[in-house]
Amino acid sequence: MEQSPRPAHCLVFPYPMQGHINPMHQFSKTLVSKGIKVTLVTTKFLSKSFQQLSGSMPVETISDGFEGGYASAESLEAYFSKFKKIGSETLTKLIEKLNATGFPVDCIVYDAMMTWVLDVVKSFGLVSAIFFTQSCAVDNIYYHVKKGLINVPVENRVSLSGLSVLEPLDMPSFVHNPGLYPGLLDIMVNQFSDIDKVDWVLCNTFYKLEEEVIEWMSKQLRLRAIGPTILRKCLNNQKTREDDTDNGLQMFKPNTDAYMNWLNEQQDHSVIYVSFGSLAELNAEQMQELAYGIKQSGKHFLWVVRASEEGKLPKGFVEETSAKGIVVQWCSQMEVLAHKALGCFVTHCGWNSTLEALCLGVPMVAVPIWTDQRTNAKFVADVWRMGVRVDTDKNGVFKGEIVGHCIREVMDGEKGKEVKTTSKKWMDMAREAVKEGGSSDISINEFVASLTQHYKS
Ligand SMILES: O=c1ccn([C@@H]2O[C@H](COP(=O)(O)OP(=O)(O)O[C@H]3O[C@H](CO)[C@@H](O)[C@H](O)[C@H]3O)[C@@H](O)[C@H]2O)c(=O)[nH]1
Repeated sequence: MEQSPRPAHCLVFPYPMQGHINPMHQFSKTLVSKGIKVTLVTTKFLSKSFQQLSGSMPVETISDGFEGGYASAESLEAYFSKFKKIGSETLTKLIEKLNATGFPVDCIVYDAMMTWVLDVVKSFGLVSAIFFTQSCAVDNIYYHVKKGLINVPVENRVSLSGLSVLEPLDMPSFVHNPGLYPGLLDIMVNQFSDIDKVDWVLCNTFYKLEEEVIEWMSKQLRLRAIGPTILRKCLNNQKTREDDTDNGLQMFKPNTDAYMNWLNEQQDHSVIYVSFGSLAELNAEQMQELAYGIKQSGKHFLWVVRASEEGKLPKGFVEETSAKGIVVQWCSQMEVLAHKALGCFVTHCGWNSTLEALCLGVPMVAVPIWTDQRTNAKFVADVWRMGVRVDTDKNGVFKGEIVGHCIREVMDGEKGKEVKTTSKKWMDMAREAVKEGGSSDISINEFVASLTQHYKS
């Protein structure tokens, strides 16, 4: 058969949220480096909040049916239901447009939270690849719920295939304490609807990190561990500043000069970096506890408090602590984690933050708030031994004093020594997985080869 001169064309469609866009954007860059044409898809509303749209690949928009995005929907259920309807229609139109303009689409890599995309993929006869932005362990737990193998709410210790024993507080919050967010539990569990009809199941993890659970899940599904999908340049110890344009789909603007100048003045491994990702909202009391813990640790700190959260900072905190640290609204996290001044990362354990710290060998103080963060924190502290975990209750409430204690433990204590050694070990293994010939690289190559075969046939 004669070979067509065009490369295979993949649409990559993350759920419109920073923590989902980042890993799928980085994965897209890897696909491009392997000869695939990628078009990123996002919602019209979200595209307006990106700091820049031009980057290494084209971005197209579809509609979720809401002028004001998620915030203008009356409920989560209403958002998802309209997104499904309008999203299906506008995604269909986008594919028709691309097909007519000489860039026919061959495959859609779509976020597992939007299972409805599969119907659109099937209607065009394209290759489908579902992308999980959370750990394989967490996916495994939702899979068990979907198959009726565990009942929600989980109130006792459980032992699941492919996983070690987990306490209820180690489970994703929706599984242990679904009360507040029953809609979210449905969404997470429904990631596995029609999973048997999907061509590829891609998971942002790597083989050695989650060996047993990946083995087990691979027996149920055509699952491939293709991660960690993070800014590659950082893995090669190269500076990331020039890569900022490539990391361009950022919803918030970092004031890079201010904190980089400050970091440059600090001693090696002396600074704690505190960030709870793009979504977590602490109440004023918890913000106060966290501020207390940071202050009480006595360490120099760089703390990210998003603009929407700033009002909850204790009065006078920034001024009182200005000799010790700085508070910024957003930063280029990979660049910060890669800085030699970094000593540890006080994190909510969002999966991207966890993987980013892991890839840069930065020990963690895990303060999980909700969703998958508890399971991640359990693994960070007890399985991978890359950090210590701050106790949080059923509702994610923690004590500042414990945060301070855990920071000192990682920065100064005996435990810190062990954690630093194991963090370095995991860093090396993550880099092995993504380099040429590594386990994730092989999986990605397999996926890429299947696309090329598809469009040729
Ligand atoms: O100042 C900052 C703070 C964060 N980030 C980036 O923002 C992303 C945050 O992602 P993550 O750590 O996963 O946290 P969330 O934004 O909270 O992500 C949501 O989505 C993740 C993937 O599904 C889940 O694991 C989390 O629990 C969920 O809250 C990371 O890539 C960070 O590098 C920055 O670039 N600058």
